[in-house]
Amino acid sequence: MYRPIPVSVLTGFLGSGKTTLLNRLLKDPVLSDTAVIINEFGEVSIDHLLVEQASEGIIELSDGCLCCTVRGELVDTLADLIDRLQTGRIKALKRVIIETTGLADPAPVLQSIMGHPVLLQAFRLDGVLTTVDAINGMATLDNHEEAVRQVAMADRIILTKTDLSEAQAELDILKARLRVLNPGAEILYAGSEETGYASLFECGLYNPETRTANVQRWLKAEAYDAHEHAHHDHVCGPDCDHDHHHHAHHHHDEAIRSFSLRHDAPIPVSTLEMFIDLLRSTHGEKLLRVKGIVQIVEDPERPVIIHGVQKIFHPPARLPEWPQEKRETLLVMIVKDLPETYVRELFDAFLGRPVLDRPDRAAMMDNPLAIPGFSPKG
Ligand SMILES: Nc1nc2c(ncn2[C@@H]2O[C@H](COP(=O)(O)OP(=O)(O)OP(=O)(O)O)[C@@H](O)[C@H]2O)c(=O)[nH]1
Repeated sequence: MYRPIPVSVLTGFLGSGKTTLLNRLLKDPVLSDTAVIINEFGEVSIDHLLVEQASEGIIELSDGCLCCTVRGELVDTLADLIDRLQTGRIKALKRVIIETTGLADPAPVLQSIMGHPVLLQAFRLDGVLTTVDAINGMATLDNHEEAVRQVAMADRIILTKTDLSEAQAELDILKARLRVLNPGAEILYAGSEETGYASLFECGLYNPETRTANVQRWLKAEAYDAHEHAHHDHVCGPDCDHDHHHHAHHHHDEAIRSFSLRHDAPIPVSTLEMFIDLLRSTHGEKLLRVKGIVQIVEDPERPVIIHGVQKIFHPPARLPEWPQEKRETLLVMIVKDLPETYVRELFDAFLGRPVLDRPDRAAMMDNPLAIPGFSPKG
């Protein structure tokens, strides 16, 4: 059976160690038959692995990987890769890694795959890997919104240059800050033996070996729950005297919120669609990452998987059965400039769960003051 090729997106701020990590990873034979797409201006710096420069910007690495540098559209490059595979011009690929530029917003890269019907047949999104520099990470997050977004969208955060950082306390503060920005992403150390294939790849929903979905690992909902209680605590703690200027410089972080939504009864498909469509159409840009598993009324035995980045949502997929005993709808969201209460109240309203002092869905839909049959627009 044909299986979509997993795609990992490697992002991280300028100089944060993406290429160094990639170089190390590509030495692992497990990663042979990988195509690396460098979405980059300037030179490709994985030079010591290069053996041959093939045509049209595709470079063959010594260990059988392919590498190409994208200067145009990523979608075209991926489509070209499919074409080369199908026409036998390149051998079968096991994996694609896209390394973004340090200043890139990962959202459009994810959307190139999720929102493209043809690419979706050939590729599946595995995960977003974000490198964070242990020495400069704090200042980078203070000063660059792109870096904050890269962390907020990650499935795995890889701390680099920890070998240069002597102060464990500083590292702990950085980790705490990353945890607040993204409670679900595992934090790993670039230099560690454990930060290899097994910890960085296959972080998507499906386990290709067992052909099962690991929803728990993918959603990490309990991390969001624990985090909700601690959300407003300043990550440095009350006695912190570090010289990174405290609250004033965490303003990029302040805009980011992460939380989970739960519901223990099946939801009609139309309600789910309306909720997602409304969020998407009114606040799409603010949805950095939305993942979820939903029990629907029409087919409660087969949960629906939701995965969205901003306005683009992956076409909803059905799992053949519930991966866990508890059949519960669970959505996790990382949003920017969107109040959590707004999303919660909207969800409650769509589900018909009345909230104190708020209009429930019935009140929104059947306004007692409305004149039947009368529409203000005529
Ligand atoms: N000591 C140490 N140096 C590192 C580590 N990771 C990266 N570096 C160094 O940091 C510099 C930048 O690393 P790169 O891997 O080029 O970073 P990058 O994110 O690919 O950089 P851009 O492509 O410019 O965004 C290089 O000089 C690396 O040798 C690390 O874990 N430890």
